Amino acid sequence: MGAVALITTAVVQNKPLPKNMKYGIVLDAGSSHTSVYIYEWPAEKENDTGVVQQIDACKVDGNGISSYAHDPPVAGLSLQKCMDKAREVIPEQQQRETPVYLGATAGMRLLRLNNATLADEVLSSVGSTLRSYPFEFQGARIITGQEEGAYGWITINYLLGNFLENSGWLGRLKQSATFGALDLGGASTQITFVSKKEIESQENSLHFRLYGKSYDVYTHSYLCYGKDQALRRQIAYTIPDANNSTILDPCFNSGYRRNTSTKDLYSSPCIAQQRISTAPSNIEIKGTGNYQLCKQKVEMIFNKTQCTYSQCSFNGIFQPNLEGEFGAFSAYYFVMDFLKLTNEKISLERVKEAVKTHCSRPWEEVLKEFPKIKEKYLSEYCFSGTYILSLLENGFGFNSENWKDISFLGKIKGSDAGWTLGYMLNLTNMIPAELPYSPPLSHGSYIGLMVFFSILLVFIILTCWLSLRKPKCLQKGII
Ligand SMILES: O=c1[nH]cnc2c1ncn2[C@@H]1O[C@H](COP(=O)(O)OP(=O)(O)O)[C@@H](O)[C@H]1O
Repeated sequence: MGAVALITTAVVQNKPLPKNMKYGIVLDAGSSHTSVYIYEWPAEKENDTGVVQQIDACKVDGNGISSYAHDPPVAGLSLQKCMDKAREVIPEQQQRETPVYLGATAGMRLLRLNNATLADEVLSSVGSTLRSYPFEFQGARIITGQEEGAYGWITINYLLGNFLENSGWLGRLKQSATFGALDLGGASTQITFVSKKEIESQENSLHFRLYGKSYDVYTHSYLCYGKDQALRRQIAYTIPDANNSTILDPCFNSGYRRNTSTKDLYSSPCIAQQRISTAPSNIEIKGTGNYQLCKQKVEMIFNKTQCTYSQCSFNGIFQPNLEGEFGAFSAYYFVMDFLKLTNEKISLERVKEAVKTHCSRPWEEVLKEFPKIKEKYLSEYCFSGTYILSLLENGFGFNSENWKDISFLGKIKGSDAGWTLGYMLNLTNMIPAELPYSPPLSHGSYIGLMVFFSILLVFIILTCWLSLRKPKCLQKGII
């Protein structure tokens, strides 16, 4: 039985798993791109004491899975490049035994909200491409925000070795030491951590039993709070102030210009409440590069006024006190890595200073220094850095004290931090609920101990026998 008790979406198509699996492939269909991850099983599968490792990864060119909706042949071709690579990496005799899973995240959750039929068509179109490969295709589906949070938490703690460490007799006595997971995508963001405090809202509560230890986990996925959707919302707030279709935006470096179609901007369900009918069809964004003003605008998307629980993060969502250490990955890592802020010793105040300095740099200077970085990413680092700070501080409640508890993680032991590994471990039943039985001593030590105790016993018997005979000898001597 799968160990992830509350995640009920085991094998997508109820297909039995291949018997001699040695490899597994997971496709992460995110909002901005799709990635293909190839994993290899440890040699000792039954014991499950080895770690499943990522042996390769490939980013599909293009604009995410929803591009299948506009141009299936072109989208199919770019996916094929990564799947062809998987065929090269996995030995031919293992390919039929290799399960392939596709999980689509928040970008597809949004598309489904807009047009459920189109979302289904996209999944079946991707499914047809994947079925044309010799692997064992297990299905394509949109995973829930709760799953995305939970699988991300499982991935990082599995790779960090925390579950096994907690499963020994000493680990079971201690408070469980796990890392909380902070995942920032393009369309949604997830926060997941073990909480000692009661989780007041059922939908945020998960219970896991992994390697013989129970975990009560808090999780929440905020749809529309991924960094691309947050940027859209931030821009949409300024549209009513547009002057001749031009808006001044403090979240872009000064000198930066971008043209945006309002039809495209408003097409997202995340902007539903900010649409205005009088908006010009095209707007020109002009950066002014001001961290403080950018922060003020970004904070507008966090509603801190309503809370029906004892405490909330924002938008009336329950969140218990932050506990323990956290691993922040995906876009958290991409952005903080670019800004050179991943070192744990850098204080929150210094991080703010660094983001402020970056925002104040003229665009021309930034462009000259980083000519090889994609312009879309480069132009958005001021916004992204500011957003990350607001989300962590204003949204989730991190502060100068517990900032040191956040580690920005790209890869852990060679595998990317993200939800995909946890998803595959669950669907292939690779994490047992109970610790596999392992005898306390090896066979050799057992035999050795038996021999030792037998010799000891013979020695004790001999000593007793000799000491009982002694008085008689002495008596003889006296006579
Ligand atoms: O190298 C990079 N630098 C900056 N941002 C990046 C880089 N690579 C990906 N991103 C961004 O990270 C975010 C995560 O993308 P993803 O497609 O996984 O989102 P999703 O899982 O929410 O759908 C997106 O905003 C994407 O644009």
